[in-house]
This record gives sequence, C-alpha cells and structure tokens, in this order.
Amino acid sequence: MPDTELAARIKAALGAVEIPGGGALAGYGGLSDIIVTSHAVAFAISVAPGMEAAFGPAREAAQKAAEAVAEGRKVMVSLTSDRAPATGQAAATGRPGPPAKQPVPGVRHIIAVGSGKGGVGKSTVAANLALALLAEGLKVGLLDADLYGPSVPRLLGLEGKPAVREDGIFSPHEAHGLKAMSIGAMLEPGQAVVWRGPMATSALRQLLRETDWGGLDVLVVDLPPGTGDIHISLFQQNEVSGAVIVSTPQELALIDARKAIDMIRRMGVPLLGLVENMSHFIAPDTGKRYDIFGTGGAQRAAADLGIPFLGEIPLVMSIRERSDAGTPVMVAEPDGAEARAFRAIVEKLLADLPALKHQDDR
Ligand SMILES: Nc1ncnc2c1ncn2[C@@H]1O[C@H](COP(=O)(O)OP(=O)(O)OP(=O)(O)O)[C@@H](O)[C@H]1O
Repeated sequence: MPDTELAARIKAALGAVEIPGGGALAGYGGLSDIIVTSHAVAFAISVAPGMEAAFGPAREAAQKAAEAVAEGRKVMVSLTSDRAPATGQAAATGRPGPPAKQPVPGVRHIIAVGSGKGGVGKSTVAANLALALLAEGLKVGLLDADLYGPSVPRLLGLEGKPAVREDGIFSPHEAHGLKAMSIGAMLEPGQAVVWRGPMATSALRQLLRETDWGGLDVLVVDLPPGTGDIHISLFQQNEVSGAVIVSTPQELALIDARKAIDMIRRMGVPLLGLVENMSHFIAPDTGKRYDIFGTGGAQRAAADLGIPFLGEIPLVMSIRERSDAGTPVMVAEPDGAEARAFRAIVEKLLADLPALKHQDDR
C-alpha cells in the first residue's frame, strides 16, 4: 500500500482516540504529519506546557490505534510541549528545568562521538573505537544516531532491519562482536529531512530505550555532525559518561568542532578529548608520512580548549576501502598501524575513565 494511503488510514484510526477536553486526536491541531516508512510510522502530538501528563493516556491510545493498522511497522508517537516540565529542585523553586537524566536499561556507560561538521570520518572513528573497546574485553554496542547520514549499516555491513520482538522491543543487529542499531533502518533514502525536532528525538529515545542491549559495558553513540535536537535530547535525558570529538586538521573543521565542544560543555557532559582524523597521509608504497594539512592543528586546538588530545588517525586508503566493504580496519587488519592508532586512543580513554572497565560501579 502506498505510504500516503497508510498515513490516511492511521489518521482515520486516530479519530477514535479521545483527547483531554473532548474531541478526537485526528482533528486536533497539535497532531503532526504522519510519517510512514517501510519499517516505521512516526508522528508527534504537541501540547500546551503542563498538559503532558493529561495527554499521556491519549498518547498510549494513539500508539495502540496506529499499531493496529501499521502492518507490523514500528510505531513512534512523541508527546512534546513548548517548555520542559519542571522537575526536582527546579520544581521546588518554581523554575522550569530539564527532565531528570536516566540510565539506559542494559547499558552501563554511553560514550558519544560527535564532530563539528560532516564528512570528517566521525562514523568511521566511532565504529573503530567501538571495536577497539571490544578488543579490550568489554561488551560494546554501537548506536548510529546520525539521522542525516546514517553510515553504520555500510560500515558494519548490516543488512535488513532489526528484528522487533512481540513486546515491541528491538533485537539489535550483531556484527563483528558488536550489538548495533541504526536510525538508518527506520528511514527511507531521502526522508531524513522530514524527521525534525520531536520526531527525531522520539526515534532516538526509542532506539536507545526500546532495544534489548543485553548488558553492555559501553554503548558508543555516533551523533549527527554539529549540534541539534538529537544532541540535546541525548545529553539532557540520558546519563552520558563522556563525549569524543572528531576533527580533521583543517582550521575550518576545528572552528566547527569548537562549537560542538562548547555545547557539550554547556550540557555538563565530560569531554573525553579530541581525535584528529585524516591527520596525515601515509604513502602506500613507501610508508612515508606526508603532513598534507600541516601538523599539530588539532593538538593545539585541544590545548587551547583545555581538553585532552586523544590521538591522530592517518588518511589511508585501507580505512576507506575496509569501511566501504563493511569490515572496519580494526577487524580487517587488527595488527596494522591504523588499528594500533585506534587502540592507543582507547587506552587513553580507559585511563581517563577507568569506570568503563569496572563492572561493579553501578
Ligand atoms: N582516516 C581515514 N582515511 C581514509 N578515509 C577515511 C578516513 N576516515 C574516514 N574516511 C572516509 O571518509 C568518508 C567519510 O567518513 P564517515 O562517513 O566516517 O564521516 P562522517 O564524519 O561520519 O560523515 P557524516 O557526517 O556524513 O556521517 C568515508 O568514505 C570514509 O571511509
């Protein structure tokens, strides 16, 4: 059935969902467009501040009504208000504050990997760092939250969509020893642009919290480039142990990286450090190093910003070729120089965050 037809059927089903104050959800002005992909259905209900709890039952009823006609697709209904509800101390003082941070079930630590701009190799670094953590004997997952360019399926060679259990919980893909989920599995090519704001954050929440991670020591989250709704939602709603920023040596990328770093700082998430990717070129025939972009830019920037410099990854054809073939260099050439560079970064991370290794800290 064409997507628009299914969207119309879902809207019709929402005609039976009552909203507070009377009337049906289908005719409510705060109901967003209904997005239908081959695997998922998503829509948002936006309510006045303070009305979130009152709309809770309507949201649940909407979820059930949509599921009944969604032909097996995962249904994501988000409830949003213009202002975050007041909680904790903020509530006591009458001031609005962000919702409390929550641990993710089945996950001890989250490490977010971000970048100022796209195309700097953030996903490549995230996947190889996840594999280097795995090589340290940790149980590791990789969540691709890069809505605008999900690349984890290509990097890890994932095929098809993740299985959904009867209770609606995702069973993640398993690849190279990692548990992996990608927001890409929920999207049609070219559809990312419509998944803005509440819909994107709702997708992230469900991927995080409605996946059977099965007891991970660390979940590496590949963020979209820059700063946006996904970042705010991840950092505000979840306990994140730290963030790694990936940058290329070019100054422009570093300026963008500074913005991302400032934002992470403001959100109170520990900055684990900066990784310089594509830092220099190694000639495949002679093994000679060429500093094509100049040297030390990221290292100086890290020092200026007062965050650790975690290390540099060379620009090498094999990293690209291995990634495109679905077998990251950490798996394909575990003893090579590039894999050693990723392992060295992970050693620094573990030294700075020893709790990652200690299983009994929660
Ligand atoms: N060190 C490297 N050497 C060679 N090629 C690399 C290296 N790092 C990444 N690449 C290649 O650069 C391209 C972009 O990498 P990747 O998708 O990881 O970047 P990204 O920052 O996550 O991009 P986006 O923001 O679009 O998701 C890919 O083709 C990847 O294989």
